[in-house]
Amino acid sequence: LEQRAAELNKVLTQYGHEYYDLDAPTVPDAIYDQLMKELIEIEEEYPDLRFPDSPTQRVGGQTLTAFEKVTHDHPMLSLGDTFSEEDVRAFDERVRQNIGDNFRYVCELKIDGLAISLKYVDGVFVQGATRGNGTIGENITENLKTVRSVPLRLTKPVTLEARGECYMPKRSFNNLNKERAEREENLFANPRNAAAGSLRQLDPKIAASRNLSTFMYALGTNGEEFGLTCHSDALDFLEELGFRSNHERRICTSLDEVFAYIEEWTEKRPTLPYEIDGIVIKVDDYDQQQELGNTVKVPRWSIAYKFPA
Ligand SMILES: COc1nc2nc(N)nc(N)c2nc1C
Repeated sequence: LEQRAAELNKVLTQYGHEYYDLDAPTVPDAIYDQLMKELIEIEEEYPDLRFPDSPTQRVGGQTLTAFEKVTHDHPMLSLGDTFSEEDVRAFDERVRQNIGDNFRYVCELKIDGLAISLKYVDGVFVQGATRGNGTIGENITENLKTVRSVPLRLTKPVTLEARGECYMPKRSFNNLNKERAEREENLFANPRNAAAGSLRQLDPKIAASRNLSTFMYALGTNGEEFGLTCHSDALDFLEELGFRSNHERRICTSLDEVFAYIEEWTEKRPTLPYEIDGIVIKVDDYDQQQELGNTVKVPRWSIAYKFPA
């Protein structure tokens, strides 16, 4: 039976990957559902056969009565906002006054979702949480287990915290609101609210049905324990471990390149399959981030440029 469970685990993970990640299923849904049902039954009867990375975790477990609170090891800061070119120039000026001219930025798309924290012990997903007030968030592990792009097990048995954004792709948002309109239910105003609403459901099966995704953009620490020296290396490291991180990021060594990036994505924004509400500009080197430091709420080494509403 243990062998059967391991075999089902393997084949369902493969089928799931083909269906959800490659959009190219090789077996009909009925077969997939029947095999999943068999594995759920085995795990129900023999709980010690339920491995942490079992594909059954993706369908959502029991409904919770409430979300527990979790205190973040390191505060989850938000971002200072800027709305104009001169605001960005002023930010750049402050950076130069502080650390001189020898630095580079990383520019990224500002994903319009919900900030999340994902914790792993020896490579296994153990806790997912919302930002909450930055210090205390809600434990939404069961819901985040149903989000396909959240790895249940990393490619390396490392212990770390990853931070990023959970979002609902535009297509899923439109389909969800179409279904709700047919059922004469109230519609979600935008994908961000839909993602937040989905993750706040106590029944994980609802989150499982909402086709949420993630882009991870930071480690909880400065990655020293992994020999990382800058933010862009951390993004590559996160991808090696199995996280999704956004590929549109760009190293910028001058403000002109930053403005060119902002210009480019102001134009291309409607073509993206997910919502962004701005661009995030970050000093790349960790030592320089440390030098610049943080205020109580926001980093001094990063700023968000928000698109005009
Ligand atoms: C350093 O803090 C942050 N970095 C970010 N990066 C991207 N790309 N998108 C975000 N939404 C974001 N949000 C925060 C708080």
